[in-house]
Amino acid sequence: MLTEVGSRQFSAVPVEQLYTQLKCAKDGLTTGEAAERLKRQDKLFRTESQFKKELKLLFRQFFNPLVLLLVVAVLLSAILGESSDAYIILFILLVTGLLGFWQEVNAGRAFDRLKKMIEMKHTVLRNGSTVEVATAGIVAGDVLKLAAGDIIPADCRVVESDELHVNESTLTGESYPVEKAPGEVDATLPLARKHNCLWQGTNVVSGTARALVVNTGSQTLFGQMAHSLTQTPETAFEKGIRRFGFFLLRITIILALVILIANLYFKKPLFDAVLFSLALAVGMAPELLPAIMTFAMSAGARRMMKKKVIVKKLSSIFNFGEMNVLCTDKTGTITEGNVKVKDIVDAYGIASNEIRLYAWLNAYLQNGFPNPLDKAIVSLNLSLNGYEKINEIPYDFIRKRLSVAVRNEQQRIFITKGAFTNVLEVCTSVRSKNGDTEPISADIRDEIEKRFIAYSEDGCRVLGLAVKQLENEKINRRDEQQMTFVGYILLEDPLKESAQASIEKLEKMHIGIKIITGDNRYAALHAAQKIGMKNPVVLIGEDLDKLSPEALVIKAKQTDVFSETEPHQKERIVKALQKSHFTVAYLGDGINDVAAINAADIGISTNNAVDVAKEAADFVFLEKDLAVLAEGVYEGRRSFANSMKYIFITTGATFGNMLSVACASLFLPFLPMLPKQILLTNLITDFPFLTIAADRVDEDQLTMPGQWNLNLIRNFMITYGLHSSLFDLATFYILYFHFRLSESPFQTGWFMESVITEILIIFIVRTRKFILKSKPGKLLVITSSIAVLMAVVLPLSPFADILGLSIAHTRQVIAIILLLLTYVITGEWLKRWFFKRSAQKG
Ligand SMILES: Nc1ncnc2c1ncn2[C@@H]1O[C@H](COP(=O)(O)OP(=O)(O)OP(=O)(O)O)[C@@H](O)[C@H]1O
Ligand SMILES: [Mg+2]
Repeated sequence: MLTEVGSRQFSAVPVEQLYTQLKCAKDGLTTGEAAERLKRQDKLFRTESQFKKELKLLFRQFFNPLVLLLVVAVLLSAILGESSDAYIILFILLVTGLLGFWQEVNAGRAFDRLKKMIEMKHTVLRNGSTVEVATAGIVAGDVLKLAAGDIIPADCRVVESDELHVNESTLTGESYPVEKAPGEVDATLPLARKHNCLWQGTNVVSGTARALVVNTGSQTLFGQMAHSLTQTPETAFEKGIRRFGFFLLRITIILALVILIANLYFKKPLFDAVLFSLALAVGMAPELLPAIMTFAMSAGARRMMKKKVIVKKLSSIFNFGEMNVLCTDKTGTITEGNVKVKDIVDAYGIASNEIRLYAWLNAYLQNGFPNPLDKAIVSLNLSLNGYEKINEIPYDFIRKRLSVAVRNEQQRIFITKGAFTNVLEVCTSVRSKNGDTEPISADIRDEIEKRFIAYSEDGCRVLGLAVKQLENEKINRRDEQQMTFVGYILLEDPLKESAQASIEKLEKMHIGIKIITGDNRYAALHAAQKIGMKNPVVLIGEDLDKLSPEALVIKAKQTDVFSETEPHQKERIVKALQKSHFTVAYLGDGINDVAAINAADIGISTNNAVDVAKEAADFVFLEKDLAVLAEGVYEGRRSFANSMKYIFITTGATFGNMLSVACASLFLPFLPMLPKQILLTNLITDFPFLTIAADRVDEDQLTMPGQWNLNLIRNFMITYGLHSSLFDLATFYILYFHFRLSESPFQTGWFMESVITEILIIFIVRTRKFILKSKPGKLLVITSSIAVLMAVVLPLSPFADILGLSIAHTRQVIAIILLLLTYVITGEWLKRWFFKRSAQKG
């Protein structure tokens, strides 16, 4: 079915023949047929089922080279004799792997549910009526109804169109919209000239159409290219984590090898030595890192969801926490976005029914993308009065005008409305008080402009309105000249009451605000002042274009309000701010915001935005509200802070512990810990480690943007590694030289010390305050208590024997408790010293 038509040749096939080939009809497929095709399509494209995806995830847990090596070694040792140990080791590895798997699956499922909420929907004919279908549900033979702002979900043929203009820049790089219409086009022509085809991934700029779906999924032009394009760039945090993981892994492998060679040199039994160094390597490797990151991010995503923010790409949560400048549009964010017509007046400010009708005809008959301004005018509910539409010139963000040509029995009129300045600039005359047309003199122009400024400063959104008589019915952009200025459309869009409070909140979180709008300077300035910006600096689009890129970097930093901007200028502003090392968020919902959303570090859109904006964004707000944004930033910072805790802990305590065990093995006549005990330590501490992702975070860590700082981590690792090793040495000394313990009690002592210090360090490092002054998360307290309890109880339990654990006397336990107490006190002191010093260094 899908291949019959041929991937790109369908432009020359007559539409009727396409219908036959695709076995479908003008009014679409039936629901049953569509379901049938979807099944076949999924098979053909090998769409991965949920089960398969999760199975893969399960395998990945065990496909860690270190774990595999260990399994091989264990199996070998079992064959050669020591089978009971082998079972225990395999069991511990299995549980550890399942734990990671369970975490990742849960996180993944929750994330998928969230993504479903903001899934893109397309209007499709099924059983002859229109239904909304998600992109993945579109099949060949479907008939689509398209409107401005829609993303085209498949490769299609246009079967009906009305002024359809499509942006194909994703495919051709050409950003000027191309007109599309039904017909047949030679198959050998280049892509850009196939005016009867629509390609997946491009989007409708204006007009409407019906289109027949020919190719879907990986068979589309875009699908074939996409294989090489799907790699999204890593965020700074992801990159940091990945490098850090490799760094730890390298150290681990080198250490394990050194230990192995040294142990062999000291003539320890071969298998013991191999198992010991492999268990150490497994213990040291930050194997939970991916699980913790995913968990921290998805926990963040779930909490954000409660605050009406949907995360489209999990890893961008950390970016969210790092944001320090927010660029936002005006409509719907600063204002209610609920535009209403306040009045429609002539050039002298007097209400007029004739001009009211012109404004309404223009808004009612236009066919471009839905927008709040036209919606407001349409709701005046006037009647056509015998007028009918001839044609239109759709709105675009450069002209900032929209023209519609109409006719009735007596006349043909060309009606233009748009941003005031852009309308006045195409007018040479004005409708005078007695209804005549007179040329615009300098005085009159002055008066018209003054009135416009007065309306704007009063908080109105002002559009200009102009008309002219048409000689014939052929119209184009060049007709927008020598027009007659007839009046103003006054719209009101009240400021949001919550805007000021939200902006103050964001400022407290050290996030700067910049308003970027296409509206005029007076209205923008008015809004900025109303929401509490003091002496805002305003830059208009025209002046911005005169600045060199270097000058803009400086100017953008100082400017609070950018007005009268065009889409590419919005993008330039974002890029200029990034050059000053800001992490920039951009919030917008229009086609004209897409370039800026893409350029920003954090692209934000809203659920009722046009498809293209939603698609470009990393975050989608269910409600367009700055208060929501502040909450989202908190969650981002929280996820970041919790991930950092885990990194501090694995690098500090875990690593230090394993390192000293390794060193001790060189000086002891027996192993300081058995391989199974090392893995057990690892497993017991994994439970509390995993709950760190959901831990509470101190308020003072949330007021500043988080930043990935490898230096800080490295210094921390050295400081706490040394601290930890010092206590290990003390343990070593007391257990071996003071108490002269034999193998099993010695190992037990060290096992207890290792588990409990790793738990204690969590509580020290999780806050920068005094340990008892910050309340930890409930789950963390519970899992940590269980871990400590296990460390104490296991040596006394029936499992003690198979785990090789035993306690020699109570003095041994008391000594360890004293040791742990000093560990906490010095650890606290060290923390204070460390963060104070790193703060001083900046
Ligand atoms: N449908 C329309 N008809 C006529 N004029 C329009 C229309 N839409 C917008 N304009 C004019 O163009 C100006 C810029 O609008 P645009 O939509 O480009 O702004 P924006 O950057 O999206 O601003 P915002 O901050 O309000 O989202 C508007 O202030 C208005 O004067
Ligand atoms: Mg907008």
